[in-house]
Formats: sequence, C-alpha cells, structure tokens
Amino acid sequence: MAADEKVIVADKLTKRFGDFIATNEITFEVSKGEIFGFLGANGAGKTTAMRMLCGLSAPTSGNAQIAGYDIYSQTELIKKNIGYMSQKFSLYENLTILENIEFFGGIYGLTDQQIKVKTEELVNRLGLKSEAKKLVGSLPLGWKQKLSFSVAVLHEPKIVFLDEPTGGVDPVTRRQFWDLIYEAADRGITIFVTTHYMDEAEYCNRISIMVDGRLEVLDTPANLKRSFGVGTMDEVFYQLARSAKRGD
Ligand SMILES: Nc1ncnc2c1ncn2[C@@H]1O[C@H](COP(=O)(O)OP(=O)(O)OP(=O)(O)O)[C@@H](O)[C@H]1O
Repeated sequence: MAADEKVIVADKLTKRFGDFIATNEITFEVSKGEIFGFLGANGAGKTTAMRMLCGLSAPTSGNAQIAGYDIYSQTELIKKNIGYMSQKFSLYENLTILENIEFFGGIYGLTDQQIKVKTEELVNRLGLKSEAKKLVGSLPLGWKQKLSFSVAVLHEPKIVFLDEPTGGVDPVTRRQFWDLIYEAADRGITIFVTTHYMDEAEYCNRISIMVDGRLEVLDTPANLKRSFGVGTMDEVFYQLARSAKRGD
C-alpha cells in the first residue's frame, strides 16, 4: 500500500444551478486514513460538494476520483466503496438495533456470517448488548448517532462521508462519537466530515473552510490558528465567515 495513497482527488469541481455557482472550482486531495474536516457557514456549498463526491449529483465541470473511481462514469462503484451518514438519513426507528444491523448488512452485501460477527463486535463496542432488541426509536440521540456511524462503516468502506453527524448533542457525547471516528481512521477508513462545531474541527487532521462556494483555506488546525494569529478555530472560522455574502 502506498504510504500516502490519495482516496479523494478533486480538481476544480464545480456545480452551477442556473447562473448561481453553488460550488466553485474546489481543488483538494485527501489521504487514506485521514480525518478531513469540511467547514463553512450555512449556504457555503458543503452539501452540494459532498453530494457530488458521493456520486449522487453530477458536477457541472471539473473532475474528481473517489477511491480511484471517476465521479462521472463510475458512480455505482463509488457508492459501493463509501459509507454515508447524515442527520437526515438515519436508521429505521421502528426496527430494533439488531434488525437495523441485519438490514444494512444485507444492503451492503455482507454474508450472514459476516453480519453475525459484525453485530457481536458492534453491540459489544457500543455497550449495547442488553439493548440490542430495543427499538432504535427508543434510544437517546447520542446513541442513535453512534449506532448510525457504526452501521455506515459496517462494510469497511474506503471513505465515510459524515454530514453534521453529531448535531444536537453535548460536547461529551460528541467526544465519545469521535472515539469511534479515530478507531475507524486507525483501520484505514478515510473520514470526510462536515460540522458546525469548532471543538470537532480541532479533532480533524486537516480542515478546509468554504466561503461562498470557494474553498478558501485548507490546513491543519494548528497551522490555521498560527496563520490567522488567533488561539481558537472559532476565531479562524469567524474571520473567514464574516466576509461571506451567503448564509442565514
Ligand atoms: N438544487 C438546488 N437548486 C438551486 N440552488 C441550490 C440547490 N441546492 C443548493 N442550492 C444553493 O446552493 C447554495 C449552497 O447550498 P449547500 O446546501 O451546498 O450549502 P451548505 O454549505 O451545505 O449549507 P448548510 O450548512 O446550510 O447545509 C445555497 O445558496 C443553496 O440555496
């Protein structure tokens, strides 16, 4: 395996809606096992970019390879090799934890034996053994999120895309969620994560910040703080975001 294998390569990736340029010539690379934060104010173009990278929406122009597959012509292969979790797409609330794992394992093409092994690992890791037959709908939000992430990486995808995965939970619960992220990254799964929480931004290896459709900065949290001459990612973000024209 190459020491620095690039699993996401985006080159001037652009999406227009009529005259409006939602994502404007973004160019960046992400390495295998990296935790890559994708930040930006509301309306900056993050979701639009992520949908293109997941093979869900065709770019207007530019190129990208995801896990080595072409974003225009190999979208089915991209979908097979990634995991995806968002606040909106989640588990089935009216199925139990076990039923959800079985269901998604089946969708991802795992064998019954693989599903059995994964289920055991997953409920043990999350400390959910005694809850396994409970409906997902009855779990607290933080547990749902952890379960949802674990299911998104059930098939050990090359990359997992997380769209604001920890919305609405406290910093301690977020920190526990991030322990799962680190474990996945240690196994070589690349993490692409959007967030509005600056404590989470600090957990990323590198951070990109979008402003009005453009990828304005990309560096480690430490380097960004240094180059902006500030002490926190909050201040870096504020300095960039206040120049934005879009947003609420
Ligand atoms: N299908 C569409 N047609 C027209 N405009 C769109 C469409 N989808 C998104 N946009 C616009 O593109 C811009 C970027 O939206 P996008 O959802 O990518 O932003 P975002 O950075 O993900 O914001 P948020 O943090 O609020 O989710 C917004 O101004 C939005 O209104």
